[in-house]
Amino acid sequence: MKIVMDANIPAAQECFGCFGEVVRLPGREITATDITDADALIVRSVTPVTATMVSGSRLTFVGSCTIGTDHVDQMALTEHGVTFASAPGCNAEAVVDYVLSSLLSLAERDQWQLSERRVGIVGVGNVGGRLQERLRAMGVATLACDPPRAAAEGDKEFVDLDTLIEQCDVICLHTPAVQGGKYPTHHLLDARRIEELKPGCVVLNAGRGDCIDGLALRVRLAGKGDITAVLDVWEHEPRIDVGLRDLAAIATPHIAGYSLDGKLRGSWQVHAALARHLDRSVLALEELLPPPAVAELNLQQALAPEDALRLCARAVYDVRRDHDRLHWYTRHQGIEAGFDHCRAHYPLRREFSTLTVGLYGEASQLKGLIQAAGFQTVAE
Ligand SMILES: NC(=O)C1=CN([C@@H]2O[C@H](COP(=O)(O)OP(=O)(O)OC[C@H]3O[C@@H](n4cnc5c(N)ncnc54)[C@H](O)[C@@H]3O)[C@@H](O)[C@H]2O)C=CC1
Ligand SMILES: O=C(O)C(=O)[C@H](O)COP(=O)(O)O
Repeated sequence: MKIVMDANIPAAQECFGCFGEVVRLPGREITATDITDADALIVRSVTPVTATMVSGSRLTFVGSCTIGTDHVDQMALTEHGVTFASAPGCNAEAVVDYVLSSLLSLAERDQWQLSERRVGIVGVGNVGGRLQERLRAMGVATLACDPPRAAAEGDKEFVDLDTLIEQCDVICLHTPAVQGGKYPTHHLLDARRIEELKPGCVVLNAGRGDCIDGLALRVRLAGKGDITAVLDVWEHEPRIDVGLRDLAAIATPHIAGYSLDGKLRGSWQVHAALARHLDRSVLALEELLPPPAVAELNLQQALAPEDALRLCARAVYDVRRDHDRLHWYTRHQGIEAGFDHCRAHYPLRREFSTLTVGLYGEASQLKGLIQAAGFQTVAE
């Protein structure tokens, strides 16, 4: 069989070479012509899979090694009898690491404590749900907004978006791109809501770019300048708004989920789905994951709890490097090429859970907090 794939999918040969011939192409450039004689198409979020593409092909399987599926016309796939699989939750832990790394960095820069802030989470699925779990375990107050879940499960655990905006100091968006329907997410934070954000508020978007009205956000940041933005996703990627890039305290090129662990899990989940589709055996995920370069960190002295957290977080992942890379590459290579360069040549990054923190002496009292943030611990 012939399998056409996005060249940015790791472990392509290990996960898909066992099924047939693998042809790797730049994701943004895959067209209908490239797949006319393909049996399977494996993409990431940058390849729109449309009815036109599918109708002229002999595809029987389409996979997306991502959580988001807004780039795939699933109705068209069903109509043409094509099996579809995505990778739900594959990089959810990486996105939570991104959020914690960002908030801990801003707290240090602006001299506040995460434990004293209330964090509002919009979209409480795989990503938002795990973020809420980790924050709660760390003792951070949270509020959750998820109207589809509230409708299905009752609204006891949820508030509406306007209440969340009124009551939270940090607002994290983890919503999918949904156009129309009962719960659309296009410009969920529109000009009115952006105007209503409390002074001092941090707004973080690691869902999809068009969940925020970027122009209205730029106006608030450039005008009153009394809020802080962390943006991983953007309207019109890779042609992002340079003004917004410069005003965001942390600006990154849609890499919140780019841990090696998350990407390999994505490849593996789609490998497993294709294996089932072809009635073949499934590889063990453990065979794909290498041991981490930094596996251990020992703490002995008494440290302020959030200083200890920052130390552990930065031993694994420091979001400020991604911010610097985006600025450097978009300045030197142009916006679109620079944005995509950072993504295609992303440094190897592991998840918090790959670090074992040894806690000795006075540091042993930090065990609960360090564990809650997602690290492994050993203590005296
Ligand atoms: N920046 C990045 O690198 C990444 C971004 N993502 C994005 O994050 C999104 C969320 O990921 P998961 O949590 O895994 O998806 P999920 O499908 O598990 O959860 C999404 C949640 O959003 C809720 N939701 C839908 N419409 C809503 C609305 N109008 N208001 C509030 N909540 C709403 C749903 O009910 C659901 O609980 C993905 O769809 C993807 O677009 C995912 C992974 C990496
Ligand atoms: O999983 C998702 O959904 C994401 O947003 C991806 O992590 C983004 O990665 P690409 O598919 O854009 O490489």
